[in-house]
Amino acid sequence: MAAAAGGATTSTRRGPGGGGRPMDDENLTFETSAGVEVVGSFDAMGIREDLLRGIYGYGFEKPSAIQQRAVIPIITGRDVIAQAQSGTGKTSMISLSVCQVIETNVHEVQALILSPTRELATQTERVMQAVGNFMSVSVHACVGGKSIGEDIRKLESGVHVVSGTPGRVCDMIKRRTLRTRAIKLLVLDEADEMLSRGFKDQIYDVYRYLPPELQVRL
Ligand SMILES: Nc1ncnc2c1ncn2[C@@H]1O[C@H](COP(=O)(O)OP(=O)(O)OP(=O)(O)O)[C@@H](O)[C@H]1O
Repeated sequence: MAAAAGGATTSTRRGPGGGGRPMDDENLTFETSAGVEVVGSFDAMGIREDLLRGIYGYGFEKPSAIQQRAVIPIITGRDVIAQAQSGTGKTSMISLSVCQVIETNVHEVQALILSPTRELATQTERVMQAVGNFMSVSVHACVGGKSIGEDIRKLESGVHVVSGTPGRVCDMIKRRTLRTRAIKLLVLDEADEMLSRGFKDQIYDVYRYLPPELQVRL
């Protein structure tokens, strides 16, 4: 794994809890690595047009503080650690950054997001489908407790992004149903929570199957 290059650290309070209202996080304290730019609008981030339409259509007008700092490093291919409290826009940040790096004409899994819970993995799938609505991004939540047959069918039909829990994702990779050769971005959402839930070995197992030139986002 390459060294983390861009980090954003903050202590925050919760956001408004709904898309459409600007997030009230202007007064937060941030620590960022040298060279991390703060970009105050989605327009200035170099985001593709069809994704921008999706972001504005979802009701976001302005990036939240963590989004202002972490989106550019992620979409420009740096390894990133971004840390902020719940409700500050991390899930949305992951969703829109992942959409930006996907080439929709390539019908292979290009980004893998691992989350500690089924709910979080499914929530990320939903946000990504919403912001990626105009760019035809195909996302699949690959989580325990759901039909394996349905996972196989969906993955074989060709998806761009998998948002899943480590156990089921690992299972799908070992069955060779989830093909990893085109994956360029790995996101470990709530990485600390995944480690404390004992997913370390499964995450490492997944990681071993990924291409060596992979970008990592925690
Ligand atoms: N730029 C934005 N403008 C307006 N609302 C936003 C923006 N980014 C996120 N939100 C909204 O703020 C709420 C919290 O965002 P999100 O779920 O991405 O944060 P989070 O840090 O992952 O929180 P949690 O840990 O609770 O899931 C959501 O309702 C989301 O739609």
